[in-house]
Amino acid sequence: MESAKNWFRRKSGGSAMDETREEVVSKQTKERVEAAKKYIENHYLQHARILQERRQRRSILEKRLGEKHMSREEKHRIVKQLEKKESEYMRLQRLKTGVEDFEILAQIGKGAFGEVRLCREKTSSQIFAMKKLNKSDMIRRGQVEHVRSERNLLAEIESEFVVKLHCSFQDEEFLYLIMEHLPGGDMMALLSSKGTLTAEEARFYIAETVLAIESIHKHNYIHRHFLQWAHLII
Ligand SMILES: Nc1ncnc2c1ncn2[C@@H]1O[C@H](COP(=O)(O)OP(=O)(O)OP(=O)(O)O)[C@@H](O)[C@H]1O
Repeated sequence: MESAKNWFRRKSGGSAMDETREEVVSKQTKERVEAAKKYIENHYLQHARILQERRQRRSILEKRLGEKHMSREEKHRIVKQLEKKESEYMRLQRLKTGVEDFEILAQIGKGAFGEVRLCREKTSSQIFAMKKLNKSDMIRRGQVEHVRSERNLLAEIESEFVVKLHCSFQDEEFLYLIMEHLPGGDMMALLSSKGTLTAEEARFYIAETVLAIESIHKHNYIHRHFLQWAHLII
């Protein structure tokens, strides 16, 4: 039986050009194989990292619960609650949501790594804020870990003082965080519209900020801007 290589050579007139073509084909194939290998490796590394982070979160929670005076049932209930949230998070990851599942309505803000947009989820018609972060920018500025922590924290935390994360996904260029939309604007907008806050208003916003920071500390995270303020105060 004629080999595929001979058949190809016969059909294409068989010449020195074939060798070059074969070389090109095999170079392309090698590159594809490399890319596929990298993809699979990354996939498993990421999976292992997610599992490790999940185990860490559980052991931190168990350690913290061990220090608390609570009934065994109450501790069990809290651990189960974490497990439920973790599974829900994995489920959202598996659903493979993409940017095409959202209709962009307007730009509402700009942060250090990208824009925040108002959007509507096409299936549910729910309104969210979409934070779109440029991945190569993050890598260049060494902020990958910061952004990963932000994403993990938002997914983990349940506090009325911290914005809720609906889901997150990425494409070749960007990382997307789909968050609950907070229509009240930020402190900057408040200060520029009001000029000066009354003592009572200032007390209110500072108290909310302290509660938000307290809730992230409970999850063993520290806010980098808070770290800067602390440096300024000290
Ligand atoms: N969930 C949200 N709902 C409504 N507006 C939001 C929401 N998240 C962000 N914004 C708006 O977008 C702006 C930019 O937000 P973003 O989180 O990107 O930047 P940041 O708060 O300056 O932090 P960073 O230093 O991480 O860039 C905010 O100041 C706010 O006005």
